[in-house]
Amino acid sequence: MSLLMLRDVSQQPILEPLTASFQGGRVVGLIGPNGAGKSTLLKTIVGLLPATGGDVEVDGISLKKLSPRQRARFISYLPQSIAEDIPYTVAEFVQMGRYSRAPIWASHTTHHHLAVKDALALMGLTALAEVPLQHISGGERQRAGIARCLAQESPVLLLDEPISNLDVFYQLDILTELRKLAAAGYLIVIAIHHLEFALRFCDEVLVLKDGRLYTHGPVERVFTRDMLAEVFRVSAQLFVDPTHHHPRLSLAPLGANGSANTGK
Ligand SMILES: Nc1ncnc2c1ncn2[C@@H]1O[C@H](COP(=O)(O)OP(=O)(O)OP(=O)(O)O)[C@@H](O)[C@H]1O
Repeated sequence: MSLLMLRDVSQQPILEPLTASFQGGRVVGLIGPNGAGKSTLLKTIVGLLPATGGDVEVDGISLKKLSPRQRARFISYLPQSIAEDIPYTVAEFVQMGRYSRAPIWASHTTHHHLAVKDALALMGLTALAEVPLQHISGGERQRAGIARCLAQESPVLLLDEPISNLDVFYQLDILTELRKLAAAGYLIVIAIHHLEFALRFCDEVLVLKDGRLYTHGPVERVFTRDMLAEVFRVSAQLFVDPTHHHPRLSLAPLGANGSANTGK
C-alpha cells in the first residue's frame, strides 16, 4: 500500500485534479517553474487549504476524517517561509513539533526531550537552542523549521523549499540527512528549485506545469532534455561529474527561437 495517496486532489482554479501515490523510504522532488502550483499542492495535502475536490490518504486513512492534531501525527509540513517575530527560543519552537505527540502532562518524558534534542542536533542548532528565534538568521530559522518537522516524528514530511535560504554546506548536509531519513522509512517530499540537487538527491520527481501534473516518475526517466526544455524553458546537458561521479546538469535559457542563450 502507498504511504501517501492523492486521489484527484484539486485546488480550483489553481490546481487541476491530480492523482499520484508515494511509497515510504523515498525522497520525492516536487519541481516546476514559479507559479506552477507546488506550494499550493503541499498546502492542500496538509490541509492548510481545503481541497476543492478529491482526497488525501496516509497509510490508507483519509485525512478528511482526522482532526488537525491527528493529521499532524501523519504529516509534518515546512512552509516556504517562517515568520521572523515568533517570540520563542529555537528549542521552544522545535518543541512545538511535539504538540501532536505529547500532551502537556507528558511533555517531560525522556523520549520527548530526546526527540527535540536529536532534531536540534541533526539541523546543527544545538548551540542556538536557547537563542530567541528573532535573533537568528534566515537560514538558521529555516533549519529550525525542519527540526520542528523532525521532532514531530510523522512518517511523511512535506518540505516547501527546505534549502532555499541555506549556504551550500547546509544545502548538501540537509539533503544528505533527508536521504538518511528516507533510508529509515520516511517519505520526504521537497519542493525544490535546484534541479541538479533534485536529480542527485531525489529518488523520484513530480513535475508540475501551469497547475497540472506534467509527469511523475524516477529521476532517471523524468530528467530529459525535452522535459527541461518544455517545462523550464532551458537547454540542458546531462552528464556525470568525472571527479565526484554525481549526475550534473548544465543549463542555458532557451531563446524565443528555441536556441540556447549561453550568456557569452
Ligand atoms: N493566496 C492566493 N490567492 C490567489 N492566488 C494564489 C494564492 N497563492 C498562490 N496563488 C497563485 O497560484 C499559483 C500557484 O502558486 P504557488 O505558490 O502554488 O506556486 P509555486 O509553484 O509554489 O511557485 P514558486 O516556485 O514561485 O514558489 C500562482 O499563479 C499564484 O499566483
